[in-house]
Amino acid sequence: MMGTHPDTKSDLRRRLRARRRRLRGRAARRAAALATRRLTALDGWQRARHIGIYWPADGEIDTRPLIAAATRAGKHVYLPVIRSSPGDLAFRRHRPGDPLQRGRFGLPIPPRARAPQRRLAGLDLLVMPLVGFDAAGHRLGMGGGFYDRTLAGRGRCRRPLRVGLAYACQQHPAIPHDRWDQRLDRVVTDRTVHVW
Ligand SMILES: Nc1nc2c(c(=O)[nH]1)N(C=O)[C@@H](CNc1ccc(C(=O)N[C@@H](CCC(=O)O)C(=O)O)cc1)CN2
Ligand SMILES: Nc1ncnc2c1ncn2[C@@H]1O[C@H](COP(=O)(O)OP(=O)(O)OP(=O)(O)O)[C@@H](O)[C@H]1O
Repeated sequence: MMGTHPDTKSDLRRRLRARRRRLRGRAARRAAALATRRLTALDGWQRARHIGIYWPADGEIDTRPLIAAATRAGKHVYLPVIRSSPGDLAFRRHRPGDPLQRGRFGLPIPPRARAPQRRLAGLDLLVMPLVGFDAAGHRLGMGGGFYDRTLAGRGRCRRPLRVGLAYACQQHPAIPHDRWDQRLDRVVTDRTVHVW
């Protein structure tokens, strides 16, 4: 609940989003290139054929080089699309150069008519944006609960591998977490790869 903890989620979200946005230009490109190299070196990346990746917004690490690399390697890339009911995400195929349209929150999404769609279980790897993360693998997102709802109820199902992509400066000592928060398998940053 708001105000009952020194670091409420909404307070942290504001601070960490501001920190993320502050990294720009050459520093952002350099960090993104380092993180991209680490991510594409993962076994889970190299084995994956169907990959969910976000389209960058609000200072998130630029994923366009990742999308290009996946496509060159013959992998299929899907972008998240919000399903207002039940409030989770579906994933629509995207290739570099394909047109995008504005979806909820003004985020670019592939138009429904031309893009094959997959559910979470049809992906081998899910690359998620983070507002923040901690050393225990807790993830702080934008606050819509969309990734949490999408990942909920899968129990011990290993598919897809859940990878957060973030700048190292998004790490926080302890991200407050709730019952419904879904843990990550990996966080890849410009500095390192965290494994759980
Ligand atoms: N690039 C990217 N795509 C993504 C996500 C994300 O975090 N990053 N999502 C991860 O969940 C989903 C969208 N989630 C979102 C959740 C909340 C807000 C939000 O509160 N936005 C505004 C205020 C609301 C508005 O504009 O109406 C804000 O920036 O404060 C935006 C997106 C799906 N696609
Ligand atoms: N499995 C679920 N079923 C129903 N509601 C859920 C579920 N998971 C999360 N929610 C709801 O989503 C809301 C936002 O959760 P939270 O603040 O943890 O978002 P977040 O993890 O930062 O966002 P996101 O997952 O979109 O990146 C909460 O109000 C929570 O009740």
